[in-house]
Amino acid sequence: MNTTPDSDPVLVFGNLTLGYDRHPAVHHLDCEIARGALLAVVGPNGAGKSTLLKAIAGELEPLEGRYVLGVRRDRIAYLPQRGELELGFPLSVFDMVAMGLWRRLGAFGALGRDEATRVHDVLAHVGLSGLENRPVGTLSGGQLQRARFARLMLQDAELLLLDEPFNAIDTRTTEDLCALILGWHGEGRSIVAVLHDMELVRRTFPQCLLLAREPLGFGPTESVLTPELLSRARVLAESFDEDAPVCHRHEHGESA
Ligand SMILES: Nc1ncnc2c1ncn2[C@@H]1O[C@H](COP(=O)(O)OP(=O)(O)OP(=O)(O)O)[C@@H](O)[C@H]1O
Repeated sequence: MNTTPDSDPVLVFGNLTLGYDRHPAVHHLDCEIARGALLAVVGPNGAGKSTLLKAIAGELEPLEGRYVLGVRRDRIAYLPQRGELELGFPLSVFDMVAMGLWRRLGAFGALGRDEATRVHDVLAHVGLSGLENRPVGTLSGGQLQRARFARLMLQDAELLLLDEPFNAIDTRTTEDLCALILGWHGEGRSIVAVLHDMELVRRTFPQCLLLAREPLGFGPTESVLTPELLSRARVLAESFDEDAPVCHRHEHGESA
């Protein structure tokens, strides 16, 4: 595995084990993600990909090991898998997207004319002009994801964590949102995205982490998405043990 140390990493994982009720979902993750990386996290269902993003976002404490952030926590933006949360709230598209300014304005900060203009600008950028007053719950899946990306634009984060951002999204929207991600990457932001579409990963993401509870490959995408490693991930996925205890092998100096 390529673990060449980076002088200024955005994230460092040190023998990181994550899980629920002491049962690991990710274990023995040891690598460094360079600042400005455009990294895809791939692996079979149940491999621990969402769990990893959740932990980096601060929603899950490690069971063992650690991770170190190279950015302030409030400079991280986390886009969980498309949830029902937004759909359940009686929010307009404008208000939902304006929540991206929360860090700047504070919880009760008033939205001035400049901020309102910025909200309109990002809505135009994602192709949602004219839908400002629509209740979020009436948007199509693709429109909702565009709105969530518009909100991300306002968050102005240094590290973006995107969990299956193109899940159940049409090709046109996927292409548009992919272009936004590439733009963020071009601005020097670091991107970590969970993805299932291997062709899209090959085309767009220069770096990849292949997870199957344990890391199977990390580095340039072409060296990670090999038939051998993907097949190994599938085999491991067939024997995922939901009741496995935390394994202390690295701490005791044993080899993996
Ligand atoms: N809140 C939770 N409580 C208990 N177990 C959980 C919880 N969330 C996830 N898990 C378990 O952790 C393991 C890893 O799940 P995770 O969602 O991280 O996998 P994933 O790689 O993102 O899968 P998928 O591709 O299917 O979304 C699974 O066995 C899952 O059932």
